Formats: sequence, C-alpha cells, structure tokens
Amino acid sequence: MYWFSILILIILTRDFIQGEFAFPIRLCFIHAVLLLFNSFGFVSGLISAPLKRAVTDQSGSYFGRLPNLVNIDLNLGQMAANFVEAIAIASSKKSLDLVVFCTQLDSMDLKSSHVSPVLTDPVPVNKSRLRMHSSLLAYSQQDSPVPISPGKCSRSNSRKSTGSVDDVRSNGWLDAMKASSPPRKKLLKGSSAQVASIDYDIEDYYSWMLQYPSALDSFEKIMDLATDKKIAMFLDYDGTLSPIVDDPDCAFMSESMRATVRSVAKYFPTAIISGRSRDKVFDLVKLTELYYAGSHGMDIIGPISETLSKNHPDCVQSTDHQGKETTLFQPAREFLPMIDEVFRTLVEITKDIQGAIVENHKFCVSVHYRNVEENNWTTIGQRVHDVLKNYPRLRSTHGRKVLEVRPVIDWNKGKAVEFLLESLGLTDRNDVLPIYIGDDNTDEDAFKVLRDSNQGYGILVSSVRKESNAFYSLQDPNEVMKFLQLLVNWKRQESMYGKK
Ligand SMILES: O=P(O)(O)OC[C@H]1O[C@H](O[C@H]2O[C@H](CO)[C@@H](O)[C@H](O)[C@H]2O)[C@H](O)[C@@H](O)[C@@H]1O
Repeated sequence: MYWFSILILIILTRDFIQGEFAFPIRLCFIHAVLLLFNSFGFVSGLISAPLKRAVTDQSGSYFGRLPNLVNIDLNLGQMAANFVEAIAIASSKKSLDLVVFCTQLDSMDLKSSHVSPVLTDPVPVNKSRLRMHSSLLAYSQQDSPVPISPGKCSRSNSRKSTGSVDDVRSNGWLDAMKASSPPRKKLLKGSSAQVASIDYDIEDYYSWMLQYPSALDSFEKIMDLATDKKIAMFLDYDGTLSPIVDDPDCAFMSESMRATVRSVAKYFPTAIISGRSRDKVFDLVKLTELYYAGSHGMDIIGPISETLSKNHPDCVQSTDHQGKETTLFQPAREFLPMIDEVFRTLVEITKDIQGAIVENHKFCVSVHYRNVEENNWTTIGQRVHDVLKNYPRLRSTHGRKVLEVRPVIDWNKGKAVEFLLESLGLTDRNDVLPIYIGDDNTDEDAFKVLRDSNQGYGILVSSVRKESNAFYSLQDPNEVMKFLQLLVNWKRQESMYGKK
C-alpha cells in the first residue's frame, strides 16, 4: 500500500512538474502531499493549515466550497489507505479529482459551517464520504420508503397495491417519477455499509455550477445590478424555505428562517408562491407582511390595484388575514367542484397503497409517493393516469416525488410573478429587479418569465445537477437563508451609508 501510494505520487508529481494542473489544483496537490506525510507523522498540521488557506484564497468561487470539504481533522489511522484510493482516482482523472480526493479521506471529520442540518433532496456528492453525521444526511439516506413513525407528524397506512402499469410505463410517467427520486447508493467495499462507492458526481456538480454559479459566491455581482433598482422577492416554500421531509404536514420552516424572511419583507416587497393551498402555506409561514400565492399561483392575494382589476376581470376585492383590503385572484375558480371530486377519488384509489398521501390544495391535488415502495410507483402513477382519463380538463405534472393534478389553464407560477409585479406597480419599469428562489419543476415557469423578460434573476435551490431557466443556484434552504441575510445586510448598509 505504502509503496503503491509512493508510485502514484511519483506519477502525479511528474504531471505536477510538467504543469498539467491549474494553480489552485497545484496547491491542493501540495496540500494533499502534506496530508500524506502528516499521516505518517512527518509534518505537523500547522504546516498544512496555511496551505489550505492559500488554496482557499487562490481557488476563487469555483472552489469556493473547498474549505468546507477540506476543513478536516487529521485522523492518522485509515487515512493512508483512503489517500491511496483517492490518489489513484486523481492520477486517472487529474485536475478536479484532486478536489474529490480531499473528500475521500474516509476517516476525516468534516467540520463545516456549510453543512446544513436540513433534509433536502439527495445530493450527488456522496455525503457519507463528506463525513456528515448520519443525523445530518439528506433524506436519500432514509430513502427507502420506511413508513413514518407514529406521532404528531406522522402518517402511514399499510395496504397492498395492485394495478396495471402499461400506460404509465409506455408514456414515460414512470421515468419522470423516478427522475424525481435520488439515485441509489452503490455499495462497494469498505469497512461498513456506510462506506459508499467512489462516484464522480461531485465533479459533475462543480462543472454544473459553472453554468449556475452559487448566488452566495456571486452575491456582489448580483447586487451590482441591484443598485438604483427596486428588488422584489419571490419565494417558493417547500424545499426553499423549509427542508424536504417525508411528511408534508411536517415541513416547518425554522424560526431563524422566519425571522430572516420577515426582515426581507421589511425592505423589499416579498411574496410566497407555493404549490400548497394559500391557507396551508400561510399557516406554515405565519407572516402577515407577505403576499401569498397558493395552488401554484392559482390563488393569489395581493395589494389593491385598479389596473389589475381592469386587466384581470377575475379579480375580486377581499380582505387578508389582518383584515386589510386586498385583491383576490383565482383564475381556476370554476374548477373547484372538479378538484374536490378528483381529490376524493384519488384518496379512494390510493388508500391501499402503503405510504401514499393525497393532499387537497384547493385548485390542485398532490399525490405523494415519497413514502411508497418503489415497486408500487407504477401502480400509483397508473391509477392517477386512469383517473385523469375521465377529466380531460385536468393534467398532471411531476414535482419532488409528487404528482400534481391541476387544471389545464394558461396559468402557472410565472404568470403569478407577472401578476404580483403588476399589482405592486412594478411592471414595465427598468428599475425593478425581481428575484425568484425555488427548487421545483413548477418554479421553472417563474425562472423562465424572468429570463425571457431579461429582468431579474431566478435562483434554483438544488444540490444535484439539473437543467434550469435559473441564473444562479443555492444548495439548500440553509443557503437560501444565508442569501436572504446577505440581502438584508446589503440593504441596511445601503440605507445607512448610501449607495456605493
Ligand atoms: O411549490 P412548493 O411550495 O415547493 O410546493 C410543492 C409541493 O410541496 C410539498 O411537497 C414537497 O414537500 C414535502 C415536504 O417536505 C415532501 O414530503 C414532498 O415529497 C415534496 O414534494 C407539498 O406537500 C405539495 O403539496 C406541494 O405541491
């Protein structure tokens, strides 16, 4: 093992001397060599610390997260073996894999402030290798559909499923259902089942981030364009403000997130645009200072606006939770009885599928399969598909392990953004910068509206590679909160010291 590692090191050193590695990679390399020596007790951690800082300083935003990956405690035991494995990868793939190998040092603890204690959709980065504590692991770790344990926030049923699967298989539903699920872990070797195979997803993720840079790393760039502009904030709820969890009724946002959103709303007009019903999302967010659009934008409560009422005859005067005069817009109102009927049918036809959850969101219905055994997904997809055959005016879209049944109308979250901008008197102005943060497929309509109108930014919340109309990315709700906090601080400073 030792001699093998030396051999690999010689090969890498040759590449290194020949200058095949970019500067930050070289620093990584030196750092790695020091770590190896360190593992044999030759070099003290004191030496590697300044190098790590240098790597951080030099690597720029592309490797902005590197310190979080390499902020490690040296555990001298297993490290050498893992190092050899990592070096072997690095020698075959060069460059980026040197970053990867920093994450391969199996026995190291990752002590990162970046680690979010939230449950989000699975990351391509194999978190077991990043040494997150299992309690911090994404739900991918809990991904086998274990029935939710009984308790306040629990649901489970235990029934068998049957059903034909041809339609669902042939029309691509099953693929789409699977696409909204995490890849299964490949277990190869190692001392325990927690040791997963080496995959290259992290490299893939970092290359994806060149296309969708971190909104945290790009914050100054974003704000440069915000000078002299009025920012309008649009926020999705699930997976953006709250972590993704097994039970939709338990998707609570943290108090710190609530305080942050409250501060954002103090400085910028802020709206929540959710797939949930407006009432449900309000019950979860509990902030009266925001505007709310529920049912994927099909149920909006916004400020009173005369032009709006002219342009949208469906608008009615209403009062909000505080009794304030508002405009209520519900373009799918006529579908209410149909949605109610289809909801009851969907509850009935899924009641024998263990783990299936059906939610009524007033203008749409969600059929969740997150907690359903994967071999029953075709059944659930088929049954929803069969029901919809009787409702040609309804369609189904895919969210995060959920089928969303909704009316076939030309209305979506993108239209809701336009509507809210209009109601706020912020359309047809070039001094407005809308920012939309969301994680799901339905948020793409909003990202597209901003991209097509060349106005503002979409920020996709994702820790996996995903094609999107957004401009920037954030990994999880924890990063969303950091971004919002930066925004609030920026505004406070601007108010105190004037524009830069
Ligand atoms: O537009 P959003 O606010 O993001 O709502 C989209 C759906 O969010 C909820 O489902 C998602 O979050 C659940 C809780 O974390 C999770 O269990 C589920 O798998 C996700 O799909 C909500 O329950 C759905 O009704 C919304 O349509």
